[in-house]
Amino acid sequence: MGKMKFDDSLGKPDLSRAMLGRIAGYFLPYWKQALAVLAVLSATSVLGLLPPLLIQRIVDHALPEKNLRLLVYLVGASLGATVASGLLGVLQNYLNAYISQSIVYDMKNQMYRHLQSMPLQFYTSVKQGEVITRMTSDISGIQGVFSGTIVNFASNLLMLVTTAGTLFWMNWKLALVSLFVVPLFVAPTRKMGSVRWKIAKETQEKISDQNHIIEETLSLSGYMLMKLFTREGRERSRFMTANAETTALQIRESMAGRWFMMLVSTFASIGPMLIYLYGGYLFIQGDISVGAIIAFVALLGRLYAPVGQLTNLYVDIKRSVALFQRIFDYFDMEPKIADAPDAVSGTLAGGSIEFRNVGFSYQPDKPALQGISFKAEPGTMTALVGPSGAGKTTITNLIPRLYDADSGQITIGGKDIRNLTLHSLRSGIGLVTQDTYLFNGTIRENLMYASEDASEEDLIRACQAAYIHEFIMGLPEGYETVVGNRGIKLSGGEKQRISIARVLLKNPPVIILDEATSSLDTASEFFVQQAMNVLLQDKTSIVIAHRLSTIMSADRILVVKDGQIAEQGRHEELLTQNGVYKDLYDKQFGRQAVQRTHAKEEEGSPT
Ligand SMILES: Nc1ncnc2c1ncn2[C@@H]1O[C@H](COP(=O)(O)OP(=O)(O)OP(=O)(O)O)[C@@H](O)[C@H]1O
Repeated sequence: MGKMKFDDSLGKPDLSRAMLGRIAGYFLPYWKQALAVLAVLSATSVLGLLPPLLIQRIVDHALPEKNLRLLVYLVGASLGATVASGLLGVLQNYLNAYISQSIVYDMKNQMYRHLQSMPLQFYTSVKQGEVITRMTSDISGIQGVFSGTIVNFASNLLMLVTTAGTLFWMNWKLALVSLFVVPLFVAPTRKMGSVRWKIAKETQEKISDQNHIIEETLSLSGYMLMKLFTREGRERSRFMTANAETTALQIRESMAGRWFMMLVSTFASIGPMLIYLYGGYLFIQGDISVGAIIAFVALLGRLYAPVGQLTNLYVDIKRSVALFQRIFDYFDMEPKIADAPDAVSGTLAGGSIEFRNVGFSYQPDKPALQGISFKAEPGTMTALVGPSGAGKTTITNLIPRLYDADSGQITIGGKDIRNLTLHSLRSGIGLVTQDTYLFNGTIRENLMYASEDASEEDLIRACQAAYIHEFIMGLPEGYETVVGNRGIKLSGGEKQRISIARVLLKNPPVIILDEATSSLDTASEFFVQQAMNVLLQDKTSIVIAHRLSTIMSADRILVVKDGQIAEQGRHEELLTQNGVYKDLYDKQFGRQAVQRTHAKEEEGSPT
C-alpha cells in the first residue's frame, strides 16, 4: 500500500510524451469528429476575414463610384459570411460538446469500475468527499480541456495565421507596424496566466477541503456526532473559515483577470492608433487606400486576440495535464486484492476453513495478527472471544479477503482462498456485522440486494425465519416501507433481523457473524437470537461472540489476545485451564450467567 497516494496534491504537471500519449488515447476514438471540428474551424477563420475585406471594397469602390448595386452586393455578401460563420459556430459547439461529453462519459465509467475494485484499505484511508470530487468536478473539468485548450489552440492559431497572412498580402509595411504592439501583450499575459493558475490551484484545494467538511458533518453519522457533542458552533466556524478562504481566492482570481484585461485592452488600442498614424502617412504618400486602412484596423482584433490567448496556452496545457494527472493518479493505484490469473471458481460448501500460521498488519511494524492457526470444520460454530482490539474483526475480515494475509495461508476445503475467484469466495460467505447497513430504499429493495431473482415466497420465507415478517406486515406499507438513510427509521433489532433475512436469502454455506454488543430489549433480543439460530443452522460459522449462550454452544472457542490465539477449545475445557479464558469469562460472561440465574429464579418464584 506504500506506493499508493491517497491524498490529492497538484504536483508539477508531467508533460512527457508518455503522458501526452496517454491523454491522446482518450481522444482517439473521436478522431473523425475532431477532424470535422478542424474543418469547421478553418472555414470559420476564412469567413471571418471576409467582412473587413468587403468593407474595404465598399469604401474604396462602391461609395466613391456611387454604385448602389455593388454596395448592396457587398453588404449582402458580408452579411452572408457572418450568418454562415454563425451557423458553423453552432455545428462546432455541437461537435465540441459531443467529443468532450463522450470523453467524460468514458472516464466516469472507467473510474467507477476502478473504484469498485479498490481494496477496503483505500476506503479506510481516503478523505471523505474526495472520491466524489474526483468523480464529479475533476472528471467534469476534463470536458473543458477539449473545448478550452485544444479547440482554442487550433482556432487561435488558424485565426492568427490567416489574419497575419492577409495583412501582409494587403500591405507588408503596415502589417509590420501592427506587429510592433504584439510583445506588449505577451509579457503581461504570461504573468497573469501563471498568477491565475496558481490561484486556481489553491482554490481547487480549498474547495476540496470544504467538500470534505460538508461530507463529514452533513452525512448521517457525522451529523449525529456533531449534534450529540454539540459541536455545531465549532463545525460552523470551521466551515465558514474554509468558505471565506475559497471566496477570497475566487475574488482574487477574477480580479487578476480584470487587471489583465485592462492592460491588454489598453495595449490593444495602441495598435489602431499606430495604423491610423502610419497608414495615414502612407495614404498621403499615395501608397494605400482609405478602405485598406479601415480593413486593417478591423482585422487587428483578429490578430491581437489570438496572440493573447496563445501566450496563455502553456498555462492551459499545464492545467489540463494536471487535471488528467489527478485522475491518472487514481487509475494507477493497483487494486491490491484481485483475482489471481489462474483463479478458479468453486463452492465453499462442505469445506473446512483453515488458518495456517497467518500474520497480518495494517501498518508496517505493527502486527495486528501473528501466527494464527485454527480449523473450523464444516457445519460447526467457531466463537472468537477476547478483549477489545485483540484482532477478532481482523481475523474475520481475512476470510472474504477484505484484506489479504501478509504471511501464512487461509484455505477453504483445502484450497487457498487466493486461488479462488473473489466472486465465488464472496458468494459463499454471509457477513452480518454489528453495524447493519441498509441503503435508503424500501425493505424489499434492501432484501433483494442479496438475490435479484428471489421470488415473493423466498422473501417471505427468509423474513419469517428471521422473525421479522410479522413486524414488516404490521407496517402500513409492509415490504414497500422506505427505511431511510442507513435504515435509520428502524430499531437496531429490526435492522439486524432484516440483515439476517438478507443473508438467509443469499444462503451461503459460510456465515461470519459479529454479535451485537449493544443491548436490545428482552423481546427484541429474543427475536434476534432466534433469527441467528436459524441463520447458523447447518452452516460453517465464525462468530465474534458477546453472548454466554453462543460460547456455551460453540464447537470451538478461540481466545484472541494481542493478535494471537492464546487458548482454544470448548467452553468446559477452557474453564478448567484457569487461564485467559477463565479470566475473560469471569469478567465478561460471568455477569450474564448471574443475570440469567436471576431471571430464571424470578420466573420460577411465585408472584
Ligand atoms: N483499518 C485499520 N487500520 C489500522 N489499524 C486498524 C484498522 N482496523 C483495526 N486496526 C487495529 O488493529 C487491531 C485489531 O483490531 P480489531 O478490530 O480486529 O479488534 P477486535 O478484537 O475486533 O476489537 P473489538 O472487539 O473492539 O471490535 C486494533 O489495535 C486496531 O486498532
